[in-house]
Amino acid sequence: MKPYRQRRQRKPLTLKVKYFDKEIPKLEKFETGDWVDLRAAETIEMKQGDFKLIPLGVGMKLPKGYEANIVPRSSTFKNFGIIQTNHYSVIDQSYSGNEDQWFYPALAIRDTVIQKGDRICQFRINKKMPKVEFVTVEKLDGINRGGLGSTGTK
Ligand SMILES: O=c1ccn([C@H]2C[C@H](O)[C@@H](COP(=O)(O)OP(=O)(O)OP(=O)(O)O)O2)c(=O)[nH]1
Repeated sequence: MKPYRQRRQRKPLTLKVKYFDKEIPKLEKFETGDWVDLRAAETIEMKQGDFKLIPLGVGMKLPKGYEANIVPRSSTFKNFGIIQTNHYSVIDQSYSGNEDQWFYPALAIRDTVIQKGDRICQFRINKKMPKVEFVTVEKLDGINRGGLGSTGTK
């Protein structure tokens, strides 16, 4: 019998990646669970208050039943002065056409320059929400919580 560690190893999920730019480094072949950094595929100059969809140079066919989610790196605001305007990106499984490049929606809080190849955000895949059914009811039978902040701050 195989040692325990080997028995537990599962076949990795396959993510098909199209690179829209030849100069951007390719993703590592295998990732073992950490969020994966993504890079700006263009040099972007922004003035304070500018909004820009920054191309990330990749498009992917995700495994069936999965979506991808993008958030900033912790250092992104410190390094570049940009905020992700949708806060948490949802990349649908259907976003997999040949021109469906991922982008990062950014608002500049100060004048800034992001160089092509800079790692500005990170992504992971997540299981899609299961199929749900909405049923209209007259009453909810939980206990009222008493409004936002009702548990105090300490
Ligand atoms: O930060 C993001 C958010 C979305 N997308 C892509 C993938 C996603 O599947 C598609 C549509 O995103 P979403 O459904 O959030 O946009 P929408 O404003 O609801 O537009 P749509 O009518 O295209 O659904 O855009 C990105 O590349 N980056």
